Amino acid sequence: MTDLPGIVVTGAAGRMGQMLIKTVLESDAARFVGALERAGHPWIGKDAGACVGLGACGIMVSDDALELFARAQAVIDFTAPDATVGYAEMAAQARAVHVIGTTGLAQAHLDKISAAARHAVVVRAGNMSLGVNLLVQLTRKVAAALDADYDIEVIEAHHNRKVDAPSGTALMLGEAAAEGRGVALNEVSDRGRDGITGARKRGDIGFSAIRGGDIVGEHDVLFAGPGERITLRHVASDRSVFARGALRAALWGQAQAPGEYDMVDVLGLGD
Ligand SMILES: NC(=O)C1=CN([C@@H]2O[C@H](COP(=O)(O)OP(=O)(O)OC[C@H]3O[C@@H](n4cnc5c(N)ncnc54)[C@H](OP(=O)(O)O)[C@@H]3O)[C@@H](O)[C@H]2O)C=CC1
Ligand SMILES: O=C(O)C1=N[C@H](C(=O)O)C[C@H](O)C1
Repeated sequence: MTDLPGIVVTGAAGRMGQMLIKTVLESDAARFVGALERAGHPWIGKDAGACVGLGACGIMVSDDALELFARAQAVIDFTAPDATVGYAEMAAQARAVHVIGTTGLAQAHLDKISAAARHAVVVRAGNMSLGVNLLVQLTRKVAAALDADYDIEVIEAHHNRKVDAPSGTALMLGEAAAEGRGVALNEVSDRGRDGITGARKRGDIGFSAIRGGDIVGEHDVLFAGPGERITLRHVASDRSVFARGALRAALWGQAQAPGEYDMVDVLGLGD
């Protein structure tokens, strides 16, 4: 079965890295060929399967990204913005599909990822689950059907280790709502209310972030209108939904031309 696509997982010891290693090891559609961690990490040189609580798999955790990427058909990367930009360049050099789940990317990071995508396939989404990508489509439709009498608020909740806000998913949902309304999100986005804020501005799209405990990821899009409220909600109760989506993207990407794609492309959810 050596012709199955070989997958490297970055950020191997992270919450998502561990889930991804398990998902790839348990898949019969892909081969697990490498696990990457930072130089000096205690897992370097140890068996990746054993590290994530499965049996030994014969693949040792490595800190040599170039060597691993050269042997991969896809790199699945849920790490941090600066790391992801570096991996994008290396994955493009190796012509490996780069699946990016990392959130908190600034425009400068996105520009570098777009440059890499001229040479290789990049699939990037702030949320790789089927449910959230369906919710994005629904949000666009509901926002298009309602006028600005309906105030739009995106509310997200995550575990206490999350470092970025609003979440990547909240931004996807906000973008979809703005698209549905035919406005630019950066012109109507209202984040971080505190103090005497004044009344809510008609047409704004508000964001609120809750951080606590071990919440995997919860997102509500609230449409609050005169005399009624509509809430679209997604609750992730297990990180495997993100890992399964990412693996699906890595396999789908094998047949695509170089360029930037998202999970709507992978899942065929576009209109
Ligand atoms: N798109 C999606 O569906 C999802 C996206 N995410 C996103 O994935 C990312 C990771 O989340 P999570 O697994 O919870 O985070 P963790 O903090 O648990 O893991 C992050 C991993 O990345 C590594 N890392 C961080 N910075 C660097 C760097 N500069 N160079 C090399 N390695 C680095 C960390 O290594 P070290 O410990 O040594 O710092 C760690 O192994 C976040 O951006 C999160 O928002 C999460 C879930 C779903
Ligand atoms: O950091 C997380 O955990 C998650 N991050 C993604 C995001 O920023 O939306 C996806 C998911 O909600 C979990």
